[in-house]
Amino acid sequence: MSEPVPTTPALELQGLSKRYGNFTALHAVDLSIRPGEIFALLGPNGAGKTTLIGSVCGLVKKSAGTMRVFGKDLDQDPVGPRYQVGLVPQEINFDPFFSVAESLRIQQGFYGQKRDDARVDEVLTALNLQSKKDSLTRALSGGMKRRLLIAKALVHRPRLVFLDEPTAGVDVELRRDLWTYVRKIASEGTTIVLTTHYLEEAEELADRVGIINEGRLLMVEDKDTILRRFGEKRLVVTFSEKLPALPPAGQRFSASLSPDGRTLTYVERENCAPSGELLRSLYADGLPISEVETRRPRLEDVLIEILRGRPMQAA
Ligand SMILES: Nc1ncnc2c1ncn2[C@@H]1O[C@H](COP(=O)(O)OP(=O)(O)OP(=O)(O)O)[C@@H](O)[C@H]1O
Repeated sequence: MSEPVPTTPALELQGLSKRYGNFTALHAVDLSIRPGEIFALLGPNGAGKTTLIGSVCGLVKKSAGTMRVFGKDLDQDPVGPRYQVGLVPQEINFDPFFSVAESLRIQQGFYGQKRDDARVDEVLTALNLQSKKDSLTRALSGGMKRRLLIAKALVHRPRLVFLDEPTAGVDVELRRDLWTYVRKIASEGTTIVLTTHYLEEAEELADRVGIINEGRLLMVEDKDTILRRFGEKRLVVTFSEKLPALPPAGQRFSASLSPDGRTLTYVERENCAPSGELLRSLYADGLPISEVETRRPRLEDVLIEILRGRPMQAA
């Protein structure tokens, strides 16, 4: 069989650094984003996410390093490759005196494209804004403005899209619409880089996750791998009567009993016995079980652990 042909990364950063005066916001970041993937860049406030995105989009002047978009070095051609990029910024940035459709057509022109009303309609429909097509942008509600920001970032059919907290402060419906649309365009080959403080959003969408803190990229990993290796699955068993002590099965599995004797908790880490085995033993011992709850690993817990400095377990 022939070797797979190496694909050009959608985005490749090498040693990307940014200093604001004496403060270093990005410390020599190396990152490669695969074409067609949904990549979530996660980290606390001030970690450097917007600075990284701004550097690629030409809004922030990097201090050092190289950036390539689909193989093209942005130092050699700062304009051409950026036509392939779309950005949904955190802040609303459109002219309030244009209508929704006009502001999308202006965006097409800005990216050197011919007027394409069919594309404008397609994006407006996908983001549920069709009924506001002729409204002035200043007459939109906050959530609609956010929908328009997303439409603006996508109307020129970018191959690489940055979504910088796209659903901050928006309702559940838009969040769901956006997730559906993001999945659709990713399945058609668009590369997505997402930052979000809603870790549920990253959990839902991302193929891979990068964790950044204080300007340093701490980890890049497949989402499923990170959840499996880092996350904890928990079994919580509630008893209808108080237990005087941790039952023998609980002891064998190193579970813990709450001080009131009514709740047993088992943390199932990788390579530990499955929680189902413990549950079977508890039933077999005839314990008065009234409720059983399992909690799957969450990205939120993983992020907290990594930011606290817990090393990742070996595969
Ligand atoms: N123009 C600027 N001048 C000075 N410092 C800046 C400037 N822009 C950003 N910073 C600093 O750089 C650091 C990274 O900021 P950045 O906005 O990239 O973080 P972020 O990860 O996007 O945070 P958030 O999740 O809050 O949006 C912060 O400490 C911020 O105060």
